[in-house]
Amino acid sequence: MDDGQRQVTGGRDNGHGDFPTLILDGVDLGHADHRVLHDVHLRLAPGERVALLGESGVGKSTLLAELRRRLGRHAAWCPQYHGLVPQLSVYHNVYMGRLERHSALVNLWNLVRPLRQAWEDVASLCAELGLEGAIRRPVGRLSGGQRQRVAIARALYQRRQVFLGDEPVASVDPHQAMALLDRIDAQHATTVMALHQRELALSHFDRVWGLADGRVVLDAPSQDLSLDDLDALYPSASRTASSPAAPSPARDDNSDSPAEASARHASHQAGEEQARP
Ligand SMILES: Nc1ncnc2c1ncn2[C@@H]1O[C@H](COP(=O)(O)OP(=O)(O)OP(=O)(O)O)[C@@H](O)[C@H]1O
Repeated sequence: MDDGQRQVTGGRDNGHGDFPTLILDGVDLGHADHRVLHDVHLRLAPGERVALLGESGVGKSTLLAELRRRLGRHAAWCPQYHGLVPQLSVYHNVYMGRLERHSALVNLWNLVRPLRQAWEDVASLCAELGLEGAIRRPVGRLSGGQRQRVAIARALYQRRQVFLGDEPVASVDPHQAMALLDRIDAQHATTVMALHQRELALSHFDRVWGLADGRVVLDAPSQDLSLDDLDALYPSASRTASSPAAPSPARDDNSDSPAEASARHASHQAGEEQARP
C-alpha cells in the first residue's frame, strides 16, 4: 500500500463527514504493461473542485479510474459513455445508482414495482434535470443530451461526498452545461471532472489539473490561469489551426507553457508566504 492509499483509508469516516485528503505521491498509472502517466504528484482535499484537462488519449480517464479506486464508496461516478442500460427506463437506470444501499429484496421490489419513496426520489431528481416527461421511457430512445442527464441523475442519486465525472457535460449545450455543473456543485463540495470546455474550467472550478506527454504538467488555482494557459494543453489543436504554408507558434510568445503557469503560481505563492509577517 502506498502513501495515497493510507491517507484515504486511514482517516476519519463517519459516512457523512469529509473524506481524508487523497494524495498521489509519485505514482505511475496505466493499463497492464502500458504506462500512461508517469510520476503523478497530486492532492485532492475535501472542498476542492478540480477540472481535469488534456488532449484526447492523454490519460484523463486513467487518472479518474485511479481516483475512483482510491476513494471507493466516497465517490459518485459519472462515466464517459454513460454506462446506461438502453433497454431499461430512465427510472431503472437512475435507481441502479444506489443498488448497494439496499437489500436484494428491496432492490428487486423497487425495480419490478417501485415503492413510492424510491419513485418520488427518482422523479424529483429527473424533474430537476429536465427529464420529467421521460422517466418511463427506455434510455435507448432518448437523445444524447438526455442520456447524459440520466447519467448525471444516476451519479447524484448515489449521494456520495465526491463527484467524479468523465466529460459529464460533453453532450449538452453550454447553457445546460453550466446549469448541470451548478446542480452537481450544489450537492458536492468536492468534484473532479474531465472536461474540454476551457471556459467552464476557469468559471466553475477552483483548480485545474492539466495532462500532457504522459505527465501532470499543470496544477494551479483557476484564478491564476488564463485561457492561453489552458490552450497550451492542446498543441494538436493549435497545429491544426495553423496554416501549413505559414507555420506559426502554438502559443503567442507572451503566454506561458502549462509548466510555466504552474511555476508562476508556485512563485506567486512563495512571494505571499514571504510577505506574511
Ligand atoms: N483498458 C485499457 N487497456 C489498455 N489501454 C487503455 C485502456 N484504456 C485506455 N487505454 C489507453 O490509455 C491511454 C489513455 O487513455 P485515456 O482513456 O485515459 O485517455 P483520455 O485522456 O481519457 O482520452 P479521451 O479524452 O479520448 O477520453 C490511451 O493510449 C488509451 O489507448
